[in-house]
Amino acid sequence: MSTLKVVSSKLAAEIDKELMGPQIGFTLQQLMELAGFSVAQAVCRQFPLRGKTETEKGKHVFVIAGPGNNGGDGLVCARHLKLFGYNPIVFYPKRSERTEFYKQLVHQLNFFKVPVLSQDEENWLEYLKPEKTLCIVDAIFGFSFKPPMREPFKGIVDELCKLQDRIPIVSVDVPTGWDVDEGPISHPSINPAVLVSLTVPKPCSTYIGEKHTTHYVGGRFIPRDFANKYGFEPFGYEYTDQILKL
Ligand SMILES: NC(=O)C1=CN([C@@H]2O[C@H](COP(=O)(O)OP(=O)(O)OC[C@H]3O[C@@H](n4cnc5c(N)ncnc54)[C@H](OP(=O)(O)O)[C@@H]3O)[C@@H](O)[C@H]2O)[C@@H](O)CC1
Ligand SMILES: [K+]
Repeated sequence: MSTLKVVSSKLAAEIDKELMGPQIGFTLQQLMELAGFSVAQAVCRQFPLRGKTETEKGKHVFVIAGPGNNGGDGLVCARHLKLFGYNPIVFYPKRSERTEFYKQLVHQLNFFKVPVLSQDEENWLEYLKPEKTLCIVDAIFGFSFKPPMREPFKGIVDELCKLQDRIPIVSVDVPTGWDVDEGPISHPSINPAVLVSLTVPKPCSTYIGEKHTTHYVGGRFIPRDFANKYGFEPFGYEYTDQILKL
């Protein structure tokens, strides 16, 4: 059995469908919670607070949430980061009206006193001063991005491209603007310092620069036989870890 390192977006969609189908019965909320939690753990692993100065500890983690489930991962991630002692701020320019669930995720962020900026707060760039920002979490688009990018996200990604040499970007599942299979085909596109692939890496992850981008897999919710059925070995997560560095 060849151990696939990546699965195509088509196969990823089939995996999702079966995971959330009647036999297995995961809900999207459950998968999103585990996914967002694993991204928060990757931020902690990459940008640990332990032993850091108060100034370092006071820096923001700036989470940009898109309108879909990739954005949902970002909202969940921000909540866990707050509990881990980080200082998250969420920029959620286009709120998904799809389901009540997204509104509940925002209520939870309010409950944890995590600021949630919306689009009309033009000063979102104010929060992106390199000396005040630990990293940016790119939860804008995941595997359903279809170019060309529409506003307000085109403008946002243009700004991120200008900033990314001074503030590290942690991309959730797929670097925003990349094609899930072909990688960075539309320009400009971001070049993240960290990529957290969810469930299993997608083909676009083969286009990251190994020296520049630290690659984790997260979203720990499949057993060995299910992984083998889709042609890949389950990832050797350590003990209770929710991420594995690849
Ligand atoms: N399934 C799983 O196992 C798990 C999946 N999870 C996560 O789900 C992610 C996939 O979520 P997803 O399918 O909601 O798509 P996503 O990438 O968030 O974007 C869709 C939104 O973007 C918009 N949009 C698209 N193109 C655009 C453009 N050019 N310009 C502007 N807007 C554009 C599009 O708008 P529309 O085109 O529909 O109007 C829609 O609103 C996946 O990557 C992973 O992170 C985890 O939660 C848990 C485990
Ligand atoms: K993303």
